[in-house]
Amino acid sequence: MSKVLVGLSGGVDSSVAAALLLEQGHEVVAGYMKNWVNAEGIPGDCPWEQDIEDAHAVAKTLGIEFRVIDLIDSYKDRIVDYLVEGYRSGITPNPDVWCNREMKFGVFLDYALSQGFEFVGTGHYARRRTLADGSAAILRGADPNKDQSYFLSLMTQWQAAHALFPTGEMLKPEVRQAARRFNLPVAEKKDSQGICFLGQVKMSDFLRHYVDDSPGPIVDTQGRVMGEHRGLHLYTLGQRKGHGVASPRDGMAYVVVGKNPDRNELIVGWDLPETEGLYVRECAVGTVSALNEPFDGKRLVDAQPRYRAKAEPAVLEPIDDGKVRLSFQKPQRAIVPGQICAFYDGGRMLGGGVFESVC
Ligand SMILES: Nc1ncnc2c1ncn2[C@@H]1O[C@H](COP(=O)(O)OP(=O)(O)OP(=O)(O)O)[C@@H](O)[C@H]1O
Repeated sequence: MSKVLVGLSGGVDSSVAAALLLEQGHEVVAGYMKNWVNAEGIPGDCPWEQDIEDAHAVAKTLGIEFRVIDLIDSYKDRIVDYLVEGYRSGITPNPDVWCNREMKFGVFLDYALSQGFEFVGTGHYARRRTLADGSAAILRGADPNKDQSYFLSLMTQWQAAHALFPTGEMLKPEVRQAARRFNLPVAEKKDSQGICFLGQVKMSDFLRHYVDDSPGPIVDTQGRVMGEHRGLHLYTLGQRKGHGVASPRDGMAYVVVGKNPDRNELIVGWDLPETEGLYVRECAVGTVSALNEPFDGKRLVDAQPRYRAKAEPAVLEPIDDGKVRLSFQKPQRAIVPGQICAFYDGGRMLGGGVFESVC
């Protein structure tokens, strides 16, 4: 039996996580992280007040203490600034992965430990195991459709050792059933979407609030002007919709294949393997994080370049400055600097890093 602070978001997954931990005999307190207030006039329906109410109601049903922990300043420093700076500098940051490392298992875990808790529990769909040497391993969640281990790929060993993911052992329909069994008031609540902690605020609205529009031409790979964009930061490599360049016929779509910051040009081309810049086999990954054994030699890994992408075999090789080179067996579409690549050995997560450049 341990003292666990559960990150209770007001959603069904973390509510069931709290109920399961309680059922397992742990001493459980619920903590809602207040990370974002829609006080800055960004359009969108930010449901945090409703979420706090729901989280409170769940804690009441379970008969556990409920705390609202104000982390707005840290959120601004660690996530909002990272996002805005990233987009300004031309990369595509991943706030969800960063949130886990910096917020949920960063400041929130620090808070928990300072208050005498031993673990932070969340409703992530991932499984934690203790290896023979006593270290913590993270496995993909039992539900292949919901697996969220990708979002945990920059976590350190120390963070993982203090994490519990009880719902990761279950399929989503089983989590819903459990919510009904525990009579949780959020049993039928719809799953949340949107940027981590930003509620229903769309990334494009968020960005427009912080980064000025900077219109320029959209050109094709031959330099012909095809339209106008609103600012290079609003588009990402491989993007098929939302650039406004119509596809001439079925099966032939224009996608973003590059950016030329010097001329403020957005480049579109055909969504085909031979289109230059769209598919790559080799890339450099920085900010590398190893959960268990360090990446100190050449090895084969399963590398997952996006949340919804399949992990693909790749040779990982350390290069200078703690970075690694990844050589995929098959060329990969739209590898974007700033995005996260998670490394696995089958179902076990080895760690991850941030795409820096294609080679
Ligand atoms: N504002 C918050 N306060 C406390 N914990 C949070 C908060 N937002 C998310 N979490 C924790 O992080 C986990 C994963 O977050 P994510 O946004 O992916 O939620 P989710 O999968 O929709 O889960 P849920 O149904 O619990 O909202 C949640 O299950 C919860 O434990």
